[in-house]
Parts: sequence; C-alpha cells; structure tokens
Amino acid sequence: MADRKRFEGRVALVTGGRTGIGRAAARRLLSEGAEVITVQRSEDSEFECIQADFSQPGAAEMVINEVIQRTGRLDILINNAGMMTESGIESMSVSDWEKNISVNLTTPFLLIRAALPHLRKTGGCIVNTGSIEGISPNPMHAAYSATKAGLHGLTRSVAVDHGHEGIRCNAVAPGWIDTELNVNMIDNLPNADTFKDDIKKIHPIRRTGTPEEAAALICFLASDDASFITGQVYTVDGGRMTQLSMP
Ligand SMILES: NC(=O)c1ccc[n+]([C@@H]2O[C@H](COP(=O)([O-])OP(=O)(O)OC[C@H]3O[C@@H](n4cnc5c(N)ncnc54)[C@H](O)[C@@H]3O)[C@@H](O)[C@H]2O)c1
Ligand SMILES: CC(=O)[C@H](C)O
Repeated sequence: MADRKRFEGRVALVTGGRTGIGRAAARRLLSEGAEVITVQRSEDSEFECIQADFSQPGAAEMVINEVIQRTGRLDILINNAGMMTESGIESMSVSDWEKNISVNLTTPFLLIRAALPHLRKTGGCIVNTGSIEGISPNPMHAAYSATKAGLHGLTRSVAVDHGHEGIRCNAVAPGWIDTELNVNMIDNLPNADTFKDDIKKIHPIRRTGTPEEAAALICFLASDDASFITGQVYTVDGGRMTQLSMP
C-alpha cells in the first residue's frame, strides 16, 4: 500500500464502492488520506456510505446533496458503478436497454451535473470507469458497450467544457478485471472452466487483472500527479487491446 498521502483533506465519492474496482479505489483513496464515501444499493460496513439505486429517478442528485450536507465539500468524484446485461440486439428489451443507459451513462451525467458547482469550488476532478468494451465490444454486449463508449465521450466533453474552471475529467478503460461483474458473466457461459484458462492467453502478460491494478490508475488520475492530464481515456488491460488475435 502506498505511503504517500496524495488525498489528505479531500473528500472522495466512489459509486459502486462496496465491491470490485470501486472497493479497491475506495481503500487506496482512504489509505492516501481522503475522506471516502461510497454509494451502492446496500449498506457498507467498512466505509461511510450512501445507499442509492441509480436506476431510480432522483438518486444521483440526492447523493451529491447528501455528500455536501455531511462534509461540506467534494473534491473527487469516481463514477464507477456499472451493470451489464448480456443479450443480442434483437432479443434485448427496451427496459433492459434503458436500465443499462440509466446506470452506466445517465447516472454519471447527472452526478457530474450536480457535482460541478462543488468541484468548481475545490478545483476538483472526476474519474469515470469506462471499459475496453467502449472501444471494441464483446459479442452480445450492445447495451454495455454503447454506454461505455458514451461515457468515454462524456469524459472528453466535461474536460473540454470545464477545464478552464480548473476541473479535470478522465476515464479508465479496464480490460478483464477479476470482479463479480465478470464472475457473473462467466457463470452464464457453457464452457466456463476452459474459458477461465483461455482468457489468460489473449493477454500478452498471460493473466487477468486485479481490482487494485485498475484502482491504481483511477487514483493516479484523481491525484495531483495527473494535474496536466484531462479528457483522456486510459486502457488498463494487460496488453489485451494491443495484441491482434490469430485463428
Ligand atoms: N470487471 C471488469 O472486467 C471490468 C472491465 C471494464 C470495466 N468495468 C467497469 O468497472 C466498474 C466496476 O465494476 P466491477 O468490475 O468492479 O464489478 P462489481 O459488480 O463489483 O461493481 C459494480 C458496482 O456497481 C454497483 N451498481 C450496479 N448497479 C447499481 C445501481 N443500480 N445502483 C447503484 N449501484 C449499482 C454495484 O453495487 C457494484 O458495487 C463498472 O462500471 C464496470 O462496467 C469492469
Ligand atoms: C466487463 C468488461 O468491461 C470487460 C472488458 O469484460
């Protein structure tokens, strides 16, 4: 764990901070001095938290109001909560499509919109969790990949529109990170056991990633070490996107 205190005196909000990549980011931010609040649908025994379901109207605005009421400030917004519905385009219901858009794209937009007045005061920053699937989709992931591509675009727009106010906005695009999201995806596969071995082979470094490896990039982008970086989408994928596939 890092011995630097890059986030001393700063308040960080991490959506989806109870599990996976968000949990690793919350722990790293805390270990480096931040006051961290997590948001998800259930209670969080480890962190101060706000319970909210981002598929419900009003949740994003309520969360930012609650952070300001509790702490009086917001320095770092990590838009990390996300969901993935697996379905072909023809079999996908409009309600599933809209839920993916709502949680993965509209919620970050609403959180950013509500957070901007507070980030302006602190010279704060935003880090969005996109995905390599926002660049190249896996099969049957139309809704997921569309939302992540949208989130990459939103990242660039926020950077362009608000850079002059001292607000930075970047995204990470993780590849295969071992979390519940992927475990749930593998469990739906007929060849789950061989898949776990095969997935390693498509990575030049021959393994999948850990939540801590994605969180390290999130925390770098949230820190003053990245003070001249904005509007960027950084891949953290063990080289998967760099390697062309062969039959
Ligand atoms: N695991 C990967 O391989 C991978 C790769 C690229 C991107 N991502 C992205 O990383 C982010 C975190 O995912 P993860 O892999 O840590 O999986 P995860 O399932 O552990 O985390 C997802 C989090 O989002 C929260 N969430 C989902 N729907 C919500 C809702 N309606 N309201 C409130 N919270 C909700 C969950 O509570 C959970 O904490 C997601 O945005 C995901 O798309 C993951
Ligand atoms: C879930 C996700 O984004 C990966 C790349 O499978």
